[in-house]
Amino acid sequence: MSAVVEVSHLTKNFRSVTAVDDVSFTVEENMIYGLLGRNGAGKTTLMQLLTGQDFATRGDIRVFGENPVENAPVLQLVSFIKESQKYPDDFKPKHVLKSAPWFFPFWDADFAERLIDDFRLPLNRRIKKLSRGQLSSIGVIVGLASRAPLTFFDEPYLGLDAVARQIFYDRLLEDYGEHPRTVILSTHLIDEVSNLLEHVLVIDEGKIIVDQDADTLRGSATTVVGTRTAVDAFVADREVLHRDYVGGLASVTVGRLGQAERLEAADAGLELSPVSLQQLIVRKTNVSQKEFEQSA
Ligand SMILES: Nc1ncnc2c1ncn2[C@@H]1O[C@H](COP(=O)(O)OP(=O)(O)OP(=O)(O)O)[C@@H](O)[C@H]1O
Repeated sequence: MSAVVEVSHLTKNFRSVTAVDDVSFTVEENMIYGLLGRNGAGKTTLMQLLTGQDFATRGDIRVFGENPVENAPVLQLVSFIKESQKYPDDFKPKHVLKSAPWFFPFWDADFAERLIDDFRLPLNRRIKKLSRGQLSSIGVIVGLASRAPLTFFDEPYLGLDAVARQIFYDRLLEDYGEHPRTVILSTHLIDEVSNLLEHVLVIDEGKIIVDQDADTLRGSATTVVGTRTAVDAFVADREVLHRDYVGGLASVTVGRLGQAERLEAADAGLELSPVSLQQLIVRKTNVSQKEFEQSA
């Protein structure tokens, strides 16, 4: 595997705010990455830096081995789809789709046509008259049909309904199977994309706090449920990610359990349940589920 993105000690300050704080990581080619984190964690800033749309305060970025800033040969290999994309006032979707091949050398017009049907995008309506979901679908179509070797989706589907989001996930997976490329997806709908992700980066207050293969991460925590006394005894010497107590019952999330520990839990009358990627990330970024869902 070779690295598509290499980031070393990257920092971005906006006056007194440190949006990205001494971050180092690599992104391997032909994998789907999730870039996850709470509001204001630094996801968009990081993507802007990686796509050469902003300057770093400190540190080094290599995209396909080169600095991306004002680097046309590198940037034509990159597609950055963001929720807040602006278009000229009189633009219609057909104008966006017509101009896309100028920017993306791997553009597939037939695939774009199929996606337009899938998303029922009206091509001849002014963009400023489109619904929020229709507006998002333009970005999703461009992001998919551009087939850029490195594609960033930053919360691409604000306003897209559940059917349209599922179409996005399905088409992304199908097309990725036939045309492997590197995708970095930022979203708050973690459970929805959980099966799509092969690697997870979690950013919190500008720092990368998780950089892990998604399967390893999924198996890295377990919730132990039972009577308070039995659960407390079982978790006594373990690192606890979260505790919930209701009356005499307890539900406690701990790290990975081996086979012997699972048997020990069963003998103690405890139930074990897997922790979803979303719950795990909530635990790691240390907020309540409710707060997280409200921020999504
Ligand atoms: N141009 C700017 N000037 C000042 N502060 C900024 C600027 N852009 C971002 N920030 C701050 O940097 C931090 C990171 O913002 P960023 O948009 O990268 O977060 P995010 O993870 O994408 O959040 P969200 O999930 O809400 O979109 C925030 O505290 C934000 O207020």
